[in-house]
Amino acid sequence: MKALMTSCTRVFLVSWRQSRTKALVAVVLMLSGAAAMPLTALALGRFTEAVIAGDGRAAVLAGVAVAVGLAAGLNLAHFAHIAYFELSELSLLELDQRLIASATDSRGLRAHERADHADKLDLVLRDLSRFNTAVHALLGIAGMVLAMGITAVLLAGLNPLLLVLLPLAVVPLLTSHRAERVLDRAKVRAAEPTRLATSLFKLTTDAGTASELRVFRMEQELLRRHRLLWGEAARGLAGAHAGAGLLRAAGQVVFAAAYAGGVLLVVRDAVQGRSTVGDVVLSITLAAQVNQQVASTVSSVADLQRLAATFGRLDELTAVEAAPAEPEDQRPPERLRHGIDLVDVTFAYTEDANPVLRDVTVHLPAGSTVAIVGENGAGKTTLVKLLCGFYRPSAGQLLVDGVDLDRIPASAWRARLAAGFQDAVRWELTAREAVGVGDLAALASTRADEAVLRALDRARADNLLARLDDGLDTQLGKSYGDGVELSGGQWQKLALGRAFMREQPLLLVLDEPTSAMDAEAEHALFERYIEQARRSAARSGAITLLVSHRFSTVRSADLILVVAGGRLVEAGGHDDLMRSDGLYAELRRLQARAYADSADGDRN
Ligand SMILES: Nc1ncnc2c1ncn2[C@@H]1O[C@H](COP(=O)(O)OP(=O)(O)OP(=O)(O)O)[C@@H](O)[C@H]1O
Repeated sequence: MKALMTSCTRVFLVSWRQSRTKALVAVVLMLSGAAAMPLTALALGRFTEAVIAGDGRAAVLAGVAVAVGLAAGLNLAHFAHIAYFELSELSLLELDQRLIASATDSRGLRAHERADHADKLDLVLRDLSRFNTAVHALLGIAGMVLAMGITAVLLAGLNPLLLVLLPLAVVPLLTSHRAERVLDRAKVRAAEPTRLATSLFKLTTDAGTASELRVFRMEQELLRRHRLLWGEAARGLAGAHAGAGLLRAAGQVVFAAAYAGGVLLVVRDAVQGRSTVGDVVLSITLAAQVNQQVASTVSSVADLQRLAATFGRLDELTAVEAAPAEPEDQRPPERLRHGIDLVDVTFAYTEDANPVLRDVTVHLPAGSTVAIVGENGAGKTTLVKLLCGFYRPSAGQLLVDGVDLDRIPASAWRARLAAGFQDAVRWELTAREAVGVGDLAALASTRADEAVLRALDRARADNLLARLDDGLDTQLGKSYGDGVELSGGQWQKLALGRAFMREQPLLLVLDEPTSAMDAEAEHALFERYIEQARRSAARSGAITLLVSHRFSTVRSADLILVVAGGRLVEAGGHDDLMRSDGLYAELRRLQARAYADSADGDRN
């Protein structure tokens, strides 16, 4: 009951916020339509009596009342629909936006990677789409309560015993509530197989997977898995629907029996001369209406109860993250003077998982270019994510000019970052926007083109434009009829341009943004970035962080961090590391041989 009340209040408040006038109009129309039905029954009873008594005037008046009542009862709900349709759509937009805001505002990425979070999101997205039925359900319930009130007064006038019908109407409501809980539990159990089946469906129909799917002949296997998962989800849901249907039917049967008893009671009164034929007509019409009112209230209550569970999940998804242990009372510095320190940093993706980074302690000096190298899975990207503030260390500290990163609001820190990631997004926008979103203020300015061209130049990606017929105006992406599809390397060049849009970041992260290029091209590009970073570092103290699993491409960096198995095993300049002849020197030699390119022919 509490859940139902909460759901009703929230649906009403969300709608009220969208438009008070429309909400009022919808309420008044719905209530008038609902009240018209029992009043029509009353008029019908009077009409019958007037006809039997031969009172023409009274019969005409009652007949008109019946006609008006029927017209109101049947049509006002349709007019109400016009008012609340827009309210429903606007309310849905508000809820969608709340979800989007919480997804994009969250301090880190941790929630995005949890399976239970994904399941909840899947359920909320499916159920929220039914929000428009909820507004209808709420107005319907309000109308039914009013109609039942009027019905109760009329029934009590006929025979007080008939009032028993009203509490008995609660039985189907209770069984419906129970049925909804059975269904909700089944939906939670089915959420994971449903999500996995949906993701398999996407895999089999997505253009990005089409080539591998065919080469590896995975179609049948994926179809088999999709069938199994969908079957598992469907079996659980079918059982729950059957159980819920039986529960609802049981409630309705109890009420139907009471309804039949009520009608017999009034017929007996009429036979014994204690009531009129008009009363019999009234009671039969009212009882039929109560039956119909109960049936539609049951389905409205079910809709709102379902929504109560959805609201609960929505709240969990959008819950404000736990307040950080430290107050977020610091701003990022205007320019870095000292640099960034990692002090005994240990990190695990989940509480029960093994740490993927252990006891990392290192000083990244202001104005330096730092390279992180290590083999696949060593922990390089994880280190970058910590530096971007996407995760908090499980232990240890990250200090920006001596200030704990936890004390700097995430949004303020991110505003001073620039980044190009390995799995860069293929923004299907115009070329200008795909680069310009790296600095929205610059993109919105009158000098957007200049800023975009400068960024592409700094990223050494300006040659890309020569291949685009409409230059910066070229629409990118195959989702558009006239969109130009780019190669993997070309998308990466755009992403590099995006990373260079912000002119004064404190930290520029380039996490394998050149993986689609060969080692030689990556080396040339990194050399230029390092040279460029050195020139501008004096101004902002910015740190440029280059990540690569190719040891041959980073030799000019001021500081090279060698990560292996989640530990920082070596740190220093190229010459020092080669001299100490440790892991860096060994892997560099191995890779140089494997790539057979040796960027500088240096095999030591
Ligand atoms: N979101 C995640 N949840 C759980 N474990 C993760 C997650 N991301 C990475 N890992 C694990 O953390 C370890 C380090 O991964 P990371 O991506 O940092 O390596 P990397 O050095 O950047 O590798 P690569 O060169 O292949 O990009 C790996 O064992 C990986 O399986």
